[in-house]
Amino acid sequence: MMAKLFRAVIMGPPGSGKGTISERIAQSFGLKHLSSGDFLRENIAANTEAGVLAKTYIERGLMVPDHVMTRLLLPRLEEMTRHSWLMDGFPCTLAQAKALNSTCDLDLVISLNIPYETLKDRLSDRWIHLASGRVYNMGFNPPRVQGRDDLSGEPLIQHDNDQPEALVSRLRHYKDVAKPVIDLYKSKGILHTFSGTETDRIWPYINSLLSTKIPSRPETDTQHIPLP
Ligand SMILES: Nc1ncnc2c1ncn2[C@@H]1O[C@H](COP(=O)(O)OP(=O)(O)OP(=O)(O)O)[C@@H](O)[C@H]1O
Ligand SMILES: O=c1ccn([C@@H]2O[C@H](COP(=O)(O)OP(=O)(O)O)[C@@H](O)[C@H]2O)c(=O)[nH]1
Repeated sequence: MMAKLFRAVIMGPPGSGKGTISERIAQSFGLKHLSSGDFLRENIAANTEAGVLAKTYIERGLMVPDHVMTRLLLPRLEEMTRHSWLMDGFPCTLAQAKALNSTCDLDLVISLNIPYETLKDRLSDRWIHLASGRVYNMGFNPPRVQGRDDLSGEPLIQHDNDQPEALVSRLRHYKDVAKPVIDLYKSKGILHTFSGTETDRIWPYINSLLSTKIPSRPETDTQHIPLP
């Protein structure tokens, strides 16, 4: 049982390893890994009003508008009064950050700073199991059977916007929208930035930072949150 609830956010450009690192943090420290992309996929699958609306943007490779994101996510976060969590993919914009601010006090923000060439290589090799959001990379963490999801055996897909042609504009967009969010968290004194080309090298630094803030999770207490 954790003494104090812990609330953290992880930020970074597409392909920076947010999902990969979030999973490690969730396993090691027992935080719930919340992902904006997973929330959206759940809502799309359940045909909720927000899900139907969000789908029209995602299908066109666009960001979902702030008011849809906040309407979807904030009530879910408000429900999590008894859990420590790590949020991946939200907030993305200053409006989202301000809305989150009015709901809860964050303890920590992790920002990943990864070179462009690394992002390009990773994303052009990223394969996704659409239904669950599970992510693979043919070099870094390949599926057991090529082209198939480890758990369901279903086919993996690649996103068009993970290809190098789309990446430059995605990164430019990320930089524009993330800068004021990063500045806000810097001014609050909760921002920690990690730079590097490999998650395996960055991970020890994140691990030791979090170890000073939250107790490590005992093996026996490990709780696997079922994937949708
Ligand atoms: N905070 C957010 N604000 C607006 N739209 C969002 C947000 N989070 C996710 N989305 C939308 O949902 C889609 C899927 O999000 P998800 O994080 O799973 O994947 P992604 O686009 O591959 O991001 P990344 O490449 O950073 O992992 C995004 O492309 C975007 O349209
Ligand atoms: O050190 C690393 C970390 C991640 N990845 C891969 O890079 C891609 C992007 O990682 P992730 O989806 O975690 O990043 P996000 O877009 O969530 O920031 C995925 O295919 C990962 O398997 C990699 O090859 N090396």
